[in-house]
Amino acid sequence: MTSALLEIAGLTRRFGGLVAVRDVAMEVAQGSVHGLIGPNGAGKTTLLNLISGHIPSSSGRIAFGGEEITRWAVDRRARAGIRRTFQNLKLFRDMTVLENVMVGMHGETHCEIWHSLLRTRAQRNEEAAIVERAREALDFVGLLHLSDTKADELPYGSQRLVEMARATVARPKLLLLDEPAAGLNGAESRRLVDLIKAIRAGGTTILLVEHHMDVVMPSCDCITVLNYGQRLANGSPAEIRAHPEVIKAYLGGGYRKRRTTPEQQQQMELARAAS
Ligand SMILES: Nc1ncnc2c1ncn2[C@@H]1O[C@H](COP(=O)(O)OP(=O)(O)OP(=O)(O)O)[C@@H](O)[C@H]1O
Repeated sequence: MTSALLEIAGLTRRFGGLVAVRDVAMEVAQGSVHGLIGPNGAGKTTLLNLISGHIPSSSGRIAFGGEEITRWAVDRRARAGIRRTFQNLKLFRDMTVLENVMVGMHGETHCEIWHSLLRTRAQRNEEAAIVERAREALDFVGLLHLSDTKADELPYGSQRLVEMARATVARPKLLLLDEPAAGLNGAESRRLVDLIKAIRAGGTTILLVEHHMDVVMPSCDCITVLNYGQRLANGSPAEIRAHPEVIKAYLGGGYRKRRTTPEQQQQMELARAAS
């Protein structure tokens, strides 16, 4: 039996009178790709934000690798091995692709500030190692040849890959992906499925929030369905596809297969104009 890397119990998050996540229990098995699906507003991004530590919970408990992390800050969770991507791209537009990926090594450095000020050998070695790791991560997503290009000069689909390289460069234990297929075309989505499988093969467990079933179904070992902030179902892709309540609430046509937010649309148009 596989052990759980992430364990969530009784997790609730209120925004004023609205309960965005209500008493959710969930386990993500070590080494799995776990999908989190549900209609718009079901609480998926809120749950991801609670796991990454970007927002605090109202009540409940989160354990990672057997250790309670419910009150840990974002940086501490990142150092422990939880990394993420965002629904809307958060790249540094004026920095190169390589520099954007190097940012993902923040928190992994060991030299004290005086090493940087004096440009010691230790600091130069550490910087060289970070550049090498960033180049490896870019090679992994197929963008090494674009290392020196400014991030905002890339097409939108490639910018999403840069974000993926930045999230994986520190070799996280748990990778949280928030709608990575948003704005991608069919061929790019198929490559994304391969990439998700390759990241998992490298030893990273993945929690995937996604509306595109052509990405979710072939990638995931297990899927949890949220509806109105509550867990509606949990099971294998085949079980979820056949679940009557899930079909009624979501898969029966209530979801949009290809979906972009206005912000993603704007980012795509900017990328198109620049490339
Ligand atoms: N910061 C916030 N303040 C107030 N309400 C919020 C906040 N963040 C989310 N919500 C509300 O919580 C509910 C769940 O939102 P959330 O973004 O988690 O849903 P989602 O399942 O990710 O939706 P989508 O698929 O559209 O991205 C929604 O009703 C949303 O309006």
